[in-house]
Amino acid sequence: MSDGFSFTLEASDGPARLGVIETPRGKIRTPAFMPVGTAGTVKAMPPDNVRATGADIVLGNTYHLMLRPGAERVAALGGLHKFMNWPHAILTDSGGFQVMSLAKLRKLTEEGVAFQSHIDGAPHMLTPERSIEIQCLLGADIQMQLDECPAIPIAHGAARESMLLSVRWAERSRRAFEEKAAPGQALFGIVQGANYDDLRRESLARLLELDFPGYAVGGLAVGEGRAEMFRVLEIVAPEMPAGRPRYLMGVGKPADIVGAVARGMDMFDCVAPTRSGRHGQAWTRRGPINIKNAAFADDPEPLDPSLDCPASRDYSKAYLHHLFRAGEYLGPMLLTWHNLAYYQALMAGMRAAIAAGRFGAFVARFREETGETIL
Ligand SMILES: CNc1nc2cc(C(=O)NN)ccc2[nH]1
Repeated sequence: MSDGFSFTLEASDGPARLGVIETPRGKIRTPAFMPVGTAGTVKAMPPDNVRATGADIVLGNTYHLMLRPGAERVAALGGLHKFMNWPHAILTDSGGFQVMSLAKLRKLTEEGVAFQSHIDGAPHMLTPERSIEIQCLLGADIQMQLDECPAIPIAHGAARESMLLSVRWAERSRRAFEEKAAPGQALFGIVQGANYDDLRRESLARLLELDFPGYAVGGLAVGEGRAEMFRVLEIVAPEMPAGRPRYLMGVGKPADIVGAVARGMDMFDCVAPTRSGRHGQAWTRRGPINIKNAAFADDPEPLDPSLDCPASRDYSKAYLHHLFRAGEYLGPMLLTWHNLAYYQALMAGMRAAIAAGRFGAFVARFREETGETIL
């Protein structure tokens, strides 16, 4: 137990792992799915409902929160947990990925990334040190180093330069974290290297020398496709320390997560359940459906009565279809709620299967029910 943050590997079933992360703000059961709470809210969800779906931890985006309402303002108001009324664990990303995908006029140098806010054009500079300062002002229990997540395809030489920059930023992030962090907070390193096996191995080896309490695999789910993502995981995961949590950033759809758990990953975050829910997509045991489809106009059945979630159990598909056709706010709210409950039930099912040594049977049933082949 290192001052309030610890990880315990409880069981394995092949590469799949069952574990618990202890933080000062509670336990995180792994494999874990982290709902994305971008601007200090899991969109359309009151935090008590997020908790009731089974979430132990949510993700906050540093890029969004630093621009609005501002990290210093959140700190002055008691920190992000108090601000968003979420007393459980929070992981914040470094902001790097979103600066590159959302900000205007970005200039990347050894120092960091200079950019203009996509909201009001104001100039900002994100360095490893400033990112840690922001994450500490927010009060995040798990923080991420600033890194560069290169777009693919990328040549080997450029990918190595990018990966080495991220390693240098890992060192700077770690030093800043040691100065600023509170007891019990943890900083994770991020493995980069695009889809080059040698660069992925070199990135991990260099990060292991810095000895982080957890390691993320970044730079995936950026268009490489599921098979290539799994191939990179098969290279990297077996070389990651068994006694530290492994976080696959930005992943994913249910089949991505099941396949990544089967390859040794522990933590996940993705906007899929919340964003797709707002647009009418509901994830079910038999795969996704779009509730706006006319086929559901007269369907009296709920989305999934076996889920202990009002949105999944207490409303007919016909009613949900009507809400979306009528543009009613309740539609996106209920589908978001259901999707998060489905995702948490998927995670709970995998945890139970690994505990019982039945993960292979879980995967086989998931394939059968959803028709997903590549896992
Ligand atoms: C949706 N795909 C996706 N890939 C991601 C990669 C990163 C990353 O490498 N951060 N350092 C972060 C978020 C991501 N989301």
